[in-house]
Amino acid sequence: MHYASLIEPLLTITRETGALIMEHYRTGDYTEYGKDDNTPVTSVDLAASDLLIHRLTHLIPGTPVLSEEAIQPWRKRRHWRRYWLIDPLDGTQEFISGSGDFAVSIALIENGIPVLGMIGWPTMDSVYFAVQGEGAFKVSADRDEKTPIHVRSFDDPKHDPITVALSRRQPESRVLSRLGTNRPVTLVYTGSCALKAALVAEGKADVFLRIGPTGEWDTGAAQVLVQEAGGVLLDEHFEPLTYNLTEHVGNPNFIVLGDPAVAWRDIFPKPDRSE
Ligand SMILES: Nc1ncnc2c1ncn2[C@@H]1O[C@H](COP(=O)(O)O)[C@@H](OP(=O)(O)O)[C@H]1O
Ligand SMILES: [Mg+2]
Repeated sequence: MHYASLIEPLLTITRETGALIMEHYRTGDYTEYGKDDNTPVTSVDLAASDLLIHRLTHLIPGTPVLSEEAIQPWRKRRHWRRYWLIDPLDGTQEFISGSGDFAVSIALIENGIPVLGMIGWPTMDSVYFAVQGEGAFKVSADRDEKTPIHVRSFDDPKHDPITVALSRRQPESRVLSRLGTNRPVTLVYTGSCALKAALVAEGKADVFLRIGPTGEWDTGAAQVLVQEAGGVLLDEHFEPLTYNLTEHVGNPNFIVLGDPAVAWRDIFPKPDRSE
């Protein structure tokens, strides 16, 4: 399949979903519910999910969609070779709180590997995307220009300060206590896992360590984007994440790394397996 030909229609779909989300964000016209995992979901997550499933199903007929808000049973999913993996609204708590840090995240997975990723940031009117082997790009509000993005290259990989992206919703000590260096760090707080990964991809942050529960939809698009921008997204033991390999759709703790010249394994030493 020629993935690059999907980019233009996907940009339209991502913006359309972003516009739907923004309409409710501005008016506050939505309903909030609690999920089994004690995180919130809103009527907007569900509407965005329905819209994306409809559009993506038409984009590649016969290719199923796995949405955070519509998880299909394992007996069906286990046979999937190619599928869309989506988080219609990544950062629901940020949407509710009004911070503006929420994203539309769309990945195409082929044989367990994310091969295309698109992340829309509706409040910024910008979209990030990447196709495996074809680089990572950002389209800003002016819409026409696709600007290549790259992780930040350190002037001095051994000593330069490190910019760490952190969730607004987690105690910073959870990540900072893992630091195995006395180097100066700058902290950037952003909601949504996809957006924190995008910040690493465009060089506004150097690393993002996520400790705590997330789902495969939080990393699918981010993984291709970061990889194509020169970085990596791995589990906290520096091993690849898997997609649709088991019934469980949760991720292990993971880390997004920028400049490969930096000794990240010393800076964030692997935790004991028993931890
Ligand atoms: N208790 C929990 N269980 C599962 N996923 C959780 C979770 N708490 C946070 N997450 C994941 O972390 C994302 C938010 O990231 P951040 O904290 O960096 O803003 C959530 O995205 P959603 O808003 O799409 O559910 C969700 O996927
Ligand atoms: Mg979501």
